[in-house]
Amino acid sequence: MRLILASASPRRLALLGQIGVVPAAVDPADIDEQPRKAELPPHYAARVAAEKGVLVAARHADALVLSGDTVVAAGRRILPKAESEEEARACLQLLSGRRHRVLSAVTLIDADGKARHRLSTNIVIFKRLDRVEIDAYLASGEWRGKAGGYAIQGRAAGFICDIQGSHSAIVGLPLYETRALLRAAGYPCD
Ligand SMILES: Cc1cn([C@H]2C[C@H](O)[C@@H](COP(=O)(O)OP(=O)(O)OP(=O)(O)O)O2)c(=O)[nH]c1=O
Repeated sequence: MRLILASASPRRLALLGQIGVVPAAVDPADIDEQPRKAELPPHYAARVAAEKGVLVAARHADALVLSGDTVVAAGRRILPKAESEEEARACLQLLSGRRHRVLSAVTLIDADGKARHRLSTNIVIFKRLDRVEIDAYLASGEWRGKAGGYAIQGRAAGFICDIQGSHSAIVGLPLYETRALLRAAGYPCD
């Protein structure tokens, strides 16, 4: 059974490899990731993961297509994927000294077009960050393209006092849920 990873994220490919799953091909979905008006974070993450999957599944008959979306949420607010230092600074100031949620959605579409979905909800708690810490983190560049302006797999781990949930989900692909979906679709994981 051919597995297609519908993602441009090298982290998702590496995470899949961590559980011994190597897709036959990687085919990213380029979709509009703009949240809808008043859309709640869990709905947004699930919708975007599903839309990526549907778009890519249309290009691959007879394959399994796996897609995901990771969203950082402060209350009802969806934080952007930081593309500028100002955006990343605003995210870090908002997350400083607080707990927030990381929602990681995964969709698997099988060869018959049947879609299966899972959503992993995680809590991350940041220490209070001072200006020196934020400036140093911004200088590292690790925030670029990351939801919420940080990456737990890098230096930001030194700011995170606690997580409740799944580390792989926070990095970008909930591996427990992903493996369960693959098995449910008959993909060999062992
Ligand atoms: C919170 C957090 C996010 N991220 C990343 C994972 C995702 O790449 C990114 C969220 O953006 P996504 O839209 O989920 O993924 P992507 O644009 O990188 O790839 P694609 O849409 O093609 O699948 O933030 C980390 O790497 N570490 C973290 O701790």
